[in-house]
Amino acid sequence: MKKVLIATNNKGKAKDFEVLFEPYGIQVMTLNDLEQDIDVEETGTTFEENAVLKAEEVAKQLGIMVISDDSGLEIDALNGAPGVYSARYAGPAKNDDANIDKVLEELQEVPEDERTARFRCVLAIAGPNQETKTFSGSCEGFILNERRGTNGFGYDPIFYTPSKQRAMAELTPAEKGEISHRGAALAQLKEQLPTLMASFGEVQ
Ligand SMILES: O=c1[nH]c(=O)c2ncn([C@@H]3O[C@H](COP(=O)(O)OP(=O)(O)OP(=O)(O)O)[C@@H](O)[C@H]3O)c2[nH]1
Ligand SMILES: [Mg+2]
Repeated sequence: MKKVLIATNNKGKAKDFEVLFEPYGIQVMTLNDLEQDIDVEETGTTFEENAVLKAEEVAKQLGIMVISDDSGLEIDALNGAPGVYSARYAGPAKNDDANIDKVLEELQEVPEDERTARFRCVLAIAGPNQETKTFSGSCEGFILNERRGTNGFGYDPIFYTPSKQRAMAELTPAEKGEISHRGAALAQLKEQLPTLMASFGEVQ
């Protein structure tokens, strides 16, 4: 089976990618499957910068082609926060539950029609002797007053998707893939998959 290495330590993202790559017969590996610990510092101020940083550093360390994902939630009433700091919004521990509590508290007084938000995702592909490419996708919705559903990860329980009329965490993984920022970014990249796959090689 063909394999692709996603340069992420986030198990929730890994699961999203497994579902998204399955129709192509591609098995997803992540940094969690490797023996060495790799954690790239995200010093960029945009999703694109961080995605490129992660992909290029991991590709360099392993000498293979990889895909990275930098993503996050932009809430209009918070002027785009948490944005690139979504994973660390409530502190460096990257606790999804604490991040949700912080957002709910900050939006306590904000009425329903002002709770608009979107997820953004930038995927970067980098490899040896190869120009790095990026692909982006977004998903519009709004922030609920309380958690709904147990699927997904991150802010999924408080992100309502008008197109499915449910919270993201109430969707099956396949339904999430149909409308998600990650699915949209991957759809851009998809056209190039056959050529890209030829150069991915085998991940050990
Ligand atoms: O409810 C959500 N559904 C999603 O589909 C989603 N995608 C991103 N996010 C949030 O944005 C952070 C990414 O930050 P991020 O790109 O730096 O990733 P990360 O630090 O978690 O892992 P890594 O890939 O860098 O190793 C994540 O932790 C989440 O808080 C999501 N929340
Ligand atoms: Mg990160």
